[in-house]
Amino acid sequence: MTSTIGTDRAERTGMRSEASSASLTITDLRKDFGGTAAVDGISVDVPAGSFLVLLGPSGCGKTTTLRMLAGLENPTGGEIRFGDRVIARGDGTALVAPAERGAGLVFQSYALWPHKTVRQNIEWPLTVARWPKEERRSRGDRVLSMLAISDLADRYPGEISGGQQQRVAIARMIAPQPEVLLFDEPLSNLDARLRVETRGELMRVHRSSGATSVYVTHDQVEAMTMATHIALMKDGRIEQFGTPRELLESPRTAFAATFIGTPPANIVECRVHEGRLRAFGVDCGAAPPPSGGGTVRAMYRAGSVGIAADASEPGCVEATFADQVPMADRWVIGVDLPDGTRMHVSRDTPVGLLPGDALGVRLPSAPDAYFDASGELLDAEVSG
Ligand SMILES: Nc1ncnc2c1ncn2[C@@H]1O[C@H](COP(=O)(O)OP(=O)(O)OP(=O)(O)O)[C@@H](O)[C@H]1O
Repeated sequence: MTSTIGTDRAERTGMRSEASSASLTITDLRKDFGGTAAVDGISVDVPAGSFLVLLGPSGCGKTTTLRMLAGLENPTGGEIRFGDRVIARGDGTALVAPAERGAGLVFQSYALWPHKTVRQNIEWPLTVARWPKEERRSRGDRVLSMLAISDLADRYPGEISGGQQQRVAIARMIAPQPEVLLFDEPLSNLDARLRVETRGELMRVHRSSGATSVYVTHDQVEAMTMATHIALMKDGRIEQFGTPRELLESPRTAFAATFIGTPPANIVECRVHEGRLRAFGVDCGAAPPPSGGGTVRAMYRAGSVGIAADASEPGCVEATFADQVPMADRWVIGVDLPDGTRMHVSRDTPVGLLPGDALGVRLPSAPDAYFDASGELLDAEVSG
């Protein structure tokens, strides 16, 4: 009886049983606000069950993209598909209402009903969808237990902590068994420890629900730890799309290289002179072809760069010590180059210097990668 009702409802609303989910295909999606493109033609295709992170700096179009998936904004161009269902088209030939999409959304503000208990909040979307009382109750029990908040069921939102409120918001989102879970910076109001804990919980929810998740954040650590796929965005476009590992190991642009990684890679602007790269009076290796002139951006990973106590050592760039941070069993040393660029150097031991002290930065005989003046990867072989 229950499963028949569930199946009927699933067919009507696009909701599903706990085990199924939909792939997500976004094709040339656009959103203009008053002639300005907030989202400027993005395309992404991920299989069912993926955890897609939309990552990028403030204003790059992440939230607008998520709002189009949720149905809170209509696209001005392109298409969105959940599985083989067209959810929205920019030309207006298809537009599925938000409640019919089979998508659940969690914002950074939890927006719980203050006058309803935790259980009533969680069961609310099921009441709206006219689930029978008994089914609502058993689904409520199930998600309360999934999020480990069963003992809070009879409390009001004002009687529980911020982290617990966030779990209630997540429980409420997954209660109607959406095929697609949409998260807009859901952890940004939590303190550092709770963020890590709730991150783990979110991953468990994602896996056990089997849904496809889309998660917006500007925090690359969050993206690297949670994503199966990352769409790194900048100025309304996708700068690079791939697995966390691909973005980390093979950045396609200088922006990607400096946005991803702990610490991220360093970029040094080099002049091309007689087939060689030079920066701050130091030779930085052979210039990649075509090496007629102009500038090349050389990428150095933090572990590729060394530090010399004597700033005047031949081949060293004179720099200024800024700070040092322990990271796992290494130290990340921050140094400022003569043009003010902050560089990160990773090494086994800390340095005995004070901020503002002089030191030398020893670059390897060749960079780890090159980018052209506009930041695009030069696929030339790196040589010293
Ligand atoms: N309703 C709106 N009307 C006009 N412009 C808007 C509207 N919503 C967003 N924008 C603009 O679109 C661009 C993208 O905004 P969006 O909120 O999608 O960025 P974001 O990457 O999510 O940023 P953040 O991380 O700060 O939330 C911004 O320049 C923003 O000012």
